Parts: sequence; structure tokens; C-alpha cells
Amino acid sequence: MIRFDNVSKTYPKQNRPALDNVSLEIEKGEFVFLVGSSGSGKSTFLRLCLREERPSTGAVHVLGKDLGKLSNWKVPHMRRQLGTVFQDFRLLPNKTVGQNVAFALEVIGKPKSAINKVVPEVLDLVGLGGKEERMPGELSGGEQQRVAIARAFVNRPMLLIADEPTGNLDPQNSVGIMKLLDRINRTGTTVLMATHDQAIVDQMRKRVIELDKGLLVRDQARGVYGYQS
Ligand SMILES: Nc1ncnc2c1ncn2[C@@H]1O[C@H](COP(=O)(O)OP(=O)(O)OP(=O)(O)O)[C@@H](O)[C@H]1O
Repeated sequence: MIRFDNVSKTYPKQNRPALDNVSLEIEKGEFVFLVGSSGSGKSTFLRLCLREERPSTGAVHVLGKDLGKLSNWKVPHMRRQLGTVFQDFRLLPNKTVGQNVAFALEVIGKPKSAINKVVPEVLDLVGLGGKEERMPGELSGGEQQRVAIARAFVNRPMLLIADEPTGNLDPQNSVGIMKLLDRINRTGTTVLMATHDQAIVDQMRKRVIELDKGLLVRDQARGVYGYQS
């Protein structure tokens, strides 16, 4: 699903690599936490998976494709096969909840009849049944993140990448979001989540990959958060 072969990334005008010779593999169906202190390279790792950045050396494979060999015009297609969720939700503020989710299907040319059927189903799945006509600004943070997850999942992606999805949420909402991501993972979707949320990592006992100054320093099955921030 994801493979890094000796991947290093040094940003322009930096003398220290943001990622330093990282090799690892994430298999289909896994749930993986990516942890490490601020600046350890987590976002860089995720950006390489999305081909928002390219490695300085080494190769990144995602969904069976060598991203270094993917032509630029194929990148949007590749990204549409993944779901992405961010700390700041990134909803379209002038569209309703239903329209936000529908948009992910419109851009891939799904017929209107299919969209009208699937959007309420996925909103039910995330616990927002009946809130289709609301505007994002009328929802709580936890609810907005549920909309973002519905939008990321509505295409049934093989891989969901989440960057600090509980970063703006209180503990109770965070637990709700994690239950949802766990459910999505149980449908077969691989989940890769960068986080600083110790309680959640300790509770879920999933695979934990830890970065420190760009180095892969721990890769542990059913791991805990482990490092002191
Ligand atoms: N666009 C960029 N240009 C130059 N340096 C960058 C850039 N993006 C990140 N870096 C540097 O690369 C290193 C890794 O940053 P990265 O954002 O990947 O860490 P992180 O673990 O995601 O941190 P955080 O938890 O604070 O989000 C840091 O030293 C950072 O300053």
C-alpha cells in the first residue's frame, strides 16, 4: 500500500534532512500511527505519500505506483484514490454538508442519481444523518471533522491519510473520531494517521512508527505513544 525505500528529503536551503534514509512498508488493511515530536518529519512523510513533495533520494510507492515515475498529469487521479483528513477540516464554507460530500463524487464524474443515494448513506455512517442541509459553520468541531471524514471516505478509498485529525478536538470528540476511523479501517481501508495524541495512541494499540529528527527510530506492532514531548 505504501513503501519507502531509503527515502531522504532535504528541503531547499536546509542543511539537515527532514527525512533521513527511511525504509518501511505499510500493508493493505493496516492501521498505523505516525508519531514524533514537532519537526521530526511526520508531515513531510505524508506529503511524500501524496506527492506534494518529492524525495531528494530514494523511492516512494503508493497504491502500487512508484510516485517518482508518475507523470504530473496523473497525480490528481492518484490523489483521488486516497482519502485525506486534516486537523483544520478544510470544508468548503459556502456549501452545505451534503454538497461538501457530494463534491468529492462530482469531481470524478459520478452520476447525480448515484450521488443522491450515496451522500445520505455516508452521512448516516459518520453519525450525521439528517444534517445534510446544514452549513459547516453551524456544526461543532467534532461534527465538522465527521463531514471531512465522510468526504474522504465516500469514494471508498483503499488508503486514508489523516494528519492530526483530532488536533482541534476535545477528548470526547477525539474518541468519537477514532471510533469512526477504526470502523473505516475494519472495512478494509488502510489508515495512516500522524498524531500528537498520546491518549489515543495508547488506547488503540495499533502499529506505531516513530520519527526523530527525520530518522525512523521505532516501528512497533500494537505500540504506545512512547516518547516524551
Ligand atoms: N517547506 C519546507 N521548507 C523548508 N523546511 C521545511 C519545510 N517543511 C518542513 N521543513 C522542515 O523539515 C523538518 C520536518 O518538518 P515536518 O513538518 O515534516 O515535521 P512534523 O513532524 O510534521 O512537525 P509538526 O508535528 O510540528 O507538524 C523541520 O525541520 C521543518 O522545519
